[in-house]
Amino acid sequence: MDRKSNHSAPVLTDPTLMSKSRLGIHSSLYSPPGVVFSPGLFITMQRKKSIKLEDVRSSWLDAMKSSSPTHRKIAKDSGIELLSADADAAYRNWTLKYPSALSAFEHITNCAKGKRLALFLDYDGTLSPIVDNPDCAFMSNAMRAAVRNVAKCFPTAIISGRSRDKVFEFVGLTELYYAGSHGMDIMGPVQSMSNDHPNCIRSTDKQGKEVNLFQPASEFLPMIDEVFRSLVEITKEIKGAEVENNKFCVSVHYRNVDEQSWTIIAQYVHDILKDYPRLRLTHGRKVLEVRPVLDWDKGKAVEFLLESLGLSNCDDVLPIYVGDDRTDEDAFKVLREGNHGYGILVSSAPKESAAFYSLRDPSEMGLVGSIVLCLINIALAFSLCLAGDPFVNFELELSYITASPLGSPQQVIAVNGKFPGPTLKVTANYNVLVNVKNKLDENLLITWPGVQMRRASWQDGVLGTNCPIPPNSNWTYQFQVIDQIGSFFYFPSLHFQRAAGGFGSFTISNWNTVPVPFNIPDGDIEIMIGDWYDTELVPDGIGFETIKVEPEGYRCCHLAILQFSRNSHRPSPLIPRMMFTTSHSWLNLSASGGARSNQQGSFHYGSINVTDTLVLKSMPPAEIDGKLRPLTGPPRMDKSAINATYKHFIEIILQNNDSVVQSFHMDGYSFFVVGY
Ligand SMILES: O=P(O)(O)OC[C@H]1O[C@H](O[C@H]2O[C@H](CO)[C@@H](O)[C@H](O)[C@H]2O)[C@H](O)[C@@H](O)[C@@H]1O
Repeated sequence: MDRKSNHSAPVLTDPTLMSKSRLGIHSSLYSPPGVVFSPGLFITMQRKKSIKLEDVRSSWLDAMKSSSPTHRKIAKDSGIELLSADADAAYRNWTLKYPSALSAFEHITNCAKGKRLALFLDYDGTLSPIVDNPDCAFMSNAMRAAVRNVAKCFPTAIISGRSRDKVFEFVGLTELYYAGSHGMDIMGPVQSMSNDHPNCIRSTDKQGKEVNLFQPASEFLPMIDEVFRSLVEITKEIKGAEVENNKFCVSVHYRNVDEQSWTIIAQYVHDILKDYPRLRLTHGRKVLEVRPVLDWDKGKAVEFLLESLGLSNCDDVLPIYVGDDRTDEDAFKVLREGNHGYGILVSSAPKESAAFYSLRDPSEMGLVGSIVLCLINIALAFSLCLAGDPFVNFELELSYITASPLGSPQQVIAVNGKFPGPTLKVTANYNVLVNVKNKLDENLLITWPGVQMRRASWQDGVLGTNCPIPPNSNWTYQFQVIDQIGSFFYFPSLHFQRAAGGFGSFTISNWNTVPVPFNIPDGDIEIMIGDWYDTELVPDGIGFETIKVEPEGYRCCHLAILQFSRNSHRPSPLIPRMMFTTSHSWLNLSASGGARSNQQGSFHYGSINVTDTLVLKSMPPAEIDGKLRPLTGPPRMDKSAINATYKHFIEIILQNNDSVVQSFHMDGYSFFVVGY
């Protein structure tokens, strides 16, 4: 491969020196830096000023430094990036311009209605967290499952700077399309259009399926190999430097190089590139990327794939691109300028972007991170688009704050910094996604009493069906509130957390189109009534509010003490008390499995025919096989399933024979209390 040594600044090469005959590819693909393309792909030169070598080097160094923001602290041991308070405020401000794709999800879902989605994903920093060793950038199983699920719903492609083979090795999903080397190596579906495309050949994938292979830079292979070897050689003495061969481009990593040596790296890469005017340099996350001077990038790859999939120029197609890097901006631009689809920028720090939405770095939220959640949303949104039931997304963060429910300050559990927590308002049949972040110092589960967890009873947020959410982790509950109009609430089900807060209202309204048998109320006022515990009496002189419960009406305030009108006494000392007695019985109706507005059905209490009486006894735990196990009677072999007949009434007696307070939980579906 010929090398030119008469150019001091390879990034400013005159494209007229290059010709199709020398590289064997269509001249419209050449795009030397400093050169802009008209919409018709004709090259127009910007020859405004001559740029000095020093300027080029120093701009490289600036770019290298800016790819490693200094305002973030890295918790070395955990690998988690912590945002300082200022940076956090700046980030929140930035999300006004680039809203979180999770909070804007309803909007995205509405735009997706009636459209066909096409999803494009970057790999490093998007599907896998950024790690020191590029060979260890593995994606989590949760991420893989999420990607597999979206790929089942609609065409999904990964477009990466890595070699296509390497990305496939990491991802291992045959359901996807892969584009490596920043889109210069695309394995896509066989389409008549692609057959006609220059640099496109028919091939077979690893499963023997016929595919189209598009490699517009194939002529550069020997040159890239040569440069790769030179770069390996020249950087071998620099501790931490790593050169990665990405087939049609080369990455020079300086993440593990002492910052003092970054200038040397820049100098070495510069020295090599000056002999290769047909190669250019772009910047990634602590990586210098050497690639052919072609007008081909991730944006072009998106357009190519849409075309190959028969999805280009269609009003009913909504492409979504998720990426974190500067090279992903080309794809964001294509979507923005084409005025269709959305770019979602993954970033923990504010930066200018052509994306519409943002998502926080996957490394911040651990294994099941924001990207996984976003992909789950997208997959569900697709079923939603088919089924017509909207999605609604909530973020709940539970943490401790100091509040004075009874006048004196004490630690309470807040939800999103508020006590009581925010009201979750949804409409019947909505698919509800609630991402719960546990910022407490103990395990957490959130339960939704009274809400039927249709086909999702294990999401009920109680021990036994749900694993607890460990501190500093999150879990996303997903359930559909089918035909359940009413006022509900959520609370933490573990230990005595519910006595310290962490609760809020959950209201399910009817669809506007579905009539309710009463006048439309002027508004909703949520009143949560419960016991509260304080070690002291309510001291004299503290300002507590009283709600008079009288037929004529009530008044409401944020936090209040309830006092019945015929009771003139001051509120008594409040002690912890569960809504539970040691023997508690009720009649239980299994209502229709289908959706009905009056799920209890109608019945006459006196004529209820109780078919079964069950006594559930809790006993002190007994030692079985060396372990303490909770019991519901003397240790014996028994079956744990309760048999009940559809639409029958059963009586359940709950008995607590333990020395500690217990609560019983009837999980799930169509159980209705009809008396107690
Ligand atoms: O387009 P992408 O899929 O985002 O690939 C861009 C580059 O990603 C990789 O480097 C980045 O991730 C590494 C592993 O986390 C990290 O160590 C490095 O600092 C990042 O720049 C990949 O190794 C490069 O070849 C890609 O060009």
